[in-house]
Amino acid sequence: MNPLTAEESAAALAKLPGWTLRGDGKAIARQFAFPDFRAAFGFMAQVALLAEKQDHHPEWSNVYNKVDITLTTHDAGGLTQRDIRLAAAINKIA
Ligand SMILES: C[C@H](O)[C@H](O)[C@H]1CNC2=NC(N)=NC(=O)C2=N1
Repeated sequence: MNPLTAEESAAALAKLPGWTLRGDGKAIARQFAFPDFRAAFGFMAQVALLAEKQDHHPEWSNVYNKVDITLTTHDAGGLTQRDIRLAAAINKIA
């Protein structure tokens, strides 16, 4: 899958509340905050299932109630429609 152009990335981002484009334009990121660790980890479990379903996997980290997610397509070396699709699905369950 080809990386998105800068214009395509901007258009996609406009429909993805909370996500920002990384400086190099090759990834998008968002931080999610929850009441506690249990809620954060429950969210991560749901995202893990989504990732397996879409065969597209996040770069992420967790500190107590916060989950930081970065999406990029390693195979393409940049941002693709696969990242946009996963981000939209993540927003739905957050
Ligand atoms: C073989 C497998 O389908 C690929 O390696 C998939 C798996 N998950 C992936 N996830 C992400 N974020 N980028 C990829 O390029 C990618 N490739």
